[in-house]
Amino acid sequence: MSKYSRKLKKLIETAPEQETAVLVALIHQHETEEMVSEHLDELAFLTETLGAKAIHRFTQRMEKPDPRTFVGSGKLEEIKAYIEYFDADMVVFDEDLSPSQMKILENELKIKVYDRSLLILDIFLKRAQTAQAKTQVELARFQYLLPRLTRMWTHLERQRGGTSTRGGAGEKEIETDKRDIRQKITLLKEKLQKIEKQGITQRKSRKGIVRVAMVGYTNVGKSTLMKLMTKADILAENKLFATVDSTVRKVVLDQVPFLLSDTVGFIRKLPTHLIESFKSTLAEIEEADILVHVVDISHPAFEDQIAVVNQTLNEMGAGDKPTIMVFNKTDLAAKMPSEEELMLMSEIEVEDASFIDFEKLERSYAKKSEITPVFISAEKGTDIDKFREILAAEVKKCHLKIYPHYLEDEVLDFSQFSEKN
Ligand SMILES: Nc1nc2c(ncn2[C@@H]2O[C@H](COP(=O)(O)OP(=O)(O)OP(=O)(O)O)[C@@H](O)[C@H]2O)c(=O)[nH]1
Ligand SMILES: [Mg+2]
Repeated sequence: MSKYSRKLKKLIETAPEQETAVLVALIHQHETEEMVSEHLDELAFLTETLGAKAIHRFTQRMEKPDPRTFVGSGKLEEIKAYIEYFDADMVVFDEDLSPSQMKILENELKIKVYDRSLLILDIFLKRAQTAQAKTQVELARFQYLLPRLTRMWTHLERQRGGTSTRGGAGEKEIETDKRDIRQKITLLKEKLQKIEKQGITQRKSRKGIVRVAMVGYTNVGKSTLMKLMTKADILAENKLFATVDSTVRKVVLDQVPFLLSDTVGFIRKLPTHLIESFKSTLAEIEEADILVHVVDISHPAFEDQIAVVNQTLNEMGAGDKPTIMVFNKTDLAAKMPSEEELMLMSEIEVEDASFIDFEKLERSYAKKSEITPVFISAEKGTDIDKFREILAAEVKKCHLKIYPHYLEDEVLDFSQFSEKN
């Protein structure tokens, strides 16, 4: 065997195998199996974003989670047997677990136990780029982990930090780690305060220019649209939470300049700690004059996603800003065929396709807001001009409020505004 192939063999042998995960959800009284199955699709996607593969799903119809073990004892035995047989690496619960549930489940199942919040926090940790986002996530994660610190997590955290715990962590190590974490939380809070101060100054320097924020559920195409509008090099990926940091760029439409910001996507049950520590990132939304609410129209649950976004915006106090509804990914959605087209289709074809009535949707959203909704494909560039037109008109309206004499003054010096965050 040559030196090269020996090296290659070693590489293959030591390559880490993809971790496997088992997903668990309850079906509550008001929920249908389909609804929970959709939630589990999302949980599988989140698990995948973290780098693990979901290999099985367990559901149980139950009103309230068991206070000790989340699922019932019979179900727990079933999960345990599956994990042992298939040698799964982690188990992910679609709801949040109490500190004691987490401890009990970890003792019973003997693998990494994730709940929804911890999963999202770990994804954010992996994706954060800027010092601010990193500090925010780290703070939120430590705050969440502190009361939940178990043997397993102490062990994993120490691995992450490069200190090993030989033969597993004991109660003493857990106590030491808790003290360390408390100290880290204090330091992170101080660090964040400093960064936020700079942010406030930076945002103040942008006074006098219209600000537009892109909002929406995660993975709907906000960054793709941002890229299209600014030709900037922005990461857009088929992963949940590709964007965790907000990016701000200057755009000029119809000679009117404005700032456009791409923001972190929303999701059902976003951990409260995360919202709390992302406040300054979310300030881009709070301080915006106009919101662009991007929707993935090809997603089967797009209406639920709109509701989650609206609810989050309301909670932030940004629910009544002028909003342009942008229905994206029209290339993937099946448009309602005309009567003639319908006649030519077979019954099976009609039943199989889940058509979306764009016109009905347009009418219903036109009723809710004065701004006409738009249907685009950011990926294919379809109908982007329509979006540009509507956005330019809205920006102009706001711009005239700031500079009533703008048309007479003509050229303004906008070079002072920073283009990059
Ligand atoms: N087919 C199709 N795919 C699209 C369209 N717009 C975006 N995508 C894809 O959807 C995925 C998500 O796009 P992003 O732009 O990263 O979405 P995002 O809203 O910024 O997502 P987060 O930052 O994770 O919240 C990527 O794989 C894009 O290529 C579209 O109009 N049509
Ligand atoms: Mg993005």
